[in-house]
Amino acid sequence: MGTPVIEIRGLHKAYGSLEVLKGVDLTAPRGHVVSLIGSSGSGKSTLLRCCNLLEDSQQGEIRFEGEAVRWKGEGLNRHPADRAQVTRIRTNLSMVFQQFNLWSHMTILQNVMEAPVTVLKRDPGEVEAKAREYLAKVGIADKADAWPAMLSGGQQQRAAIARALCMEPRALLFDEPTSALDPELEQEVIRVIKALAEEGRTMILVTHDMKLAADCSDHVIFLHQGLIEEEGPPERVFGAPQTARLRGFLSATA
Ligand SMILES: Nc1ncnc2c1ncn2[C@@H]1O[C@H](COP(=O)(O)OP(=O)(O)OP(=O)(O)O)[C@@H](O)[C@H]1O
Repeated sequence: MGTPVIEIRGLHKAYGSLEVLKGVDLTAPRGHVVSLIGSSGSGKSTLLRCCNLLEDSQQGEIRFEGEAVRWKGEGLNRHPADRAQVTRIRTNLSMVFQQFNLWSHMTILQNVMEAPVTVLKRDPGEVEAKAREYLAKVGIADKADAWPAMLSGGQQQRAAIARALCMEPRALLFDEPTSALDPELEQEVIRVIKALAEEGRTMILVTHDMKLAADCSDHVIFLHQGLIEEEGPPERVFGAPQTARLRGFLSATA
């Protein structure tokens, strides 16, 4: 299986006195899709944001491709010690947000090219060729010169996925990528995510869509109040849930 892209052990995270993660493990092996499910407030988005160090955590270890994040300080004062390491990790774990977060003053092509050119300092000509490839892959090659406001929500989210892909990251992190979309637009984004899963991309997916989690995950983690209540392959988590809490959650979301 090789070294996992992301490995987390015993992660604790609090916002002030509110403990949101209470000792969580997560392993994302290369080429696998890990989905995080659970009720609102269970800590799914927080765990995802801890993976790429968008959030600090107070205890526990995070490894990116085997390399442990180095920390300074303790408890609520614990922060990553090495900015260069944070940048390296963050640029290798591209995030797709619920609200797309496209730059409204840039065309779709400029949005997709921005970070590879300015952050990674890649050659603009090469980046443009890649950006057009990724826009074609998500089915919106014809929108390269459009402004974000001219696109539907589903098209904007596909542009955001093209932007994440153009960083050529080691893994993609999705934070409820379909939650802001109408049901018919949701499907076009789901198709893209499934195609990426079939290509063998490493992904971590926070989702309320149990069908999406069931269809494209290798591993599903059910979080409850900051702890892993149950985890396993999707066939077992969805087909034969072991705990009453997971059974209750699944019947409430069905
Ligand atoms: N920046 C913040 N400051 C304070 N509390 C926060 C912050 N972000 C999240 N929380 C709290 O942490 C808890 C977990 O939030 P989180 O967004 O991780 O849950 P979630 O499982 O992703 O929920 P949802 O499905 O509603 O997005 C919640 O109680 C939330 O109110």
